[in-house]
Amino acid sequence: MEKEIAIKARNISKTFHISEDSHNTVKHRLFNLFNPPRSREVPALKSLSLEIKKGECIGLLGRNGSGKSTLVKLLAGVYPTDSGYVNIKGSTMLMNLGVGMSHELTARENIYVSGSVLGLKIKEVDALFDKIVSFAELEEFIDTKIKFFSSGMVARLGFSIAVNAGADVMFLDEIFAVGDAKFQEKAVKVFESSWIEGRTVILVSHSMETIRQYCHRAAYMKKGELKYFGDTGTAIDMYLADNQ
Ligand SMILES: Nc1ncnc2c1ncn2[C@@H]1O[C@H](COP(=O)(O)OP(=O)(O)OP(=O)(O)O)[C@@H](O)[C@H]1O
Repeated sequence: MEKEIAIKARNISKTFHISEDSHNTVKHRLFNLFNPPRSREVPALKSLSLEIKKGECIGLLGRNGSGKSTLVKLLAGVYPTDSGYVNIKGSTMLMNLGVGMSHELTARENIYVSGSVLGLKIKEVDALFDKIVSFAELEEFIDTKIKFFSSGMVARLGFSIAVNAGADVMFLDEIFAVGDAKFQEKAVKVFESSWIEGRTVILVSHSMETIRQYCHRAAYMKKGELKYFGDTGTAIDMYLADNQ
């Protein structure tokens, strides 16, 4: 039987408009009254279509600035698309360096907020709470605002919420790039556990080893375009050739 489609994107694109001058002082503004700030367009994602099946683990490869994070944010609904549409079956969660977490809230509060965003009831979060805290190894900091956390601690908290309260479709953006060796080992082990079964995972990583080991298929991006989507080894070879 054909597997159910978890993510379907058709002709999605995204262009950012960035202002090049910073007329942010009164003097600057006065001197440049008739000279509006110049803006530049960055076509971060050019018309892209893809389909991902339920239960697939997909690697997303490409050099810095090739559009990987933009694609993930469009698929996860963080940004609206300029064109096209995205269809997702099930609940989603984007996990990267603290996105979706409020830095003014404590770790405890963030666990409850993230849990409710994932559709969990307070009682369900109560039941998972200790597991989330101990997996993240943040027992001592649970009532500390996360603005005082290191980037590795924020990543540990986010990953622990993702693993323990996780959604059907998980976007994991560079989660292995932070955290110490012990955390990275723990994070990788999750991919070998039953956690992964039935979940759809999109993994953005510069670690070819991780992509090769855990991804069923991989997408290779270059300058905002999806150049290849298919066999993991082929996508890795294309990425490595691009880095020559
Ligand atoms: N919020 C934003 N505002 C303006 N430009 C942006 C924004 N986000 C991304 N860009 C631009 O879009 C392009 C693609 O960026 P993106 O972060 O998607 O690349 P990436 O492949 O994830 O890179 P990396 O490997 O460095 O994380 C880049 O040129 C970047 O400067």
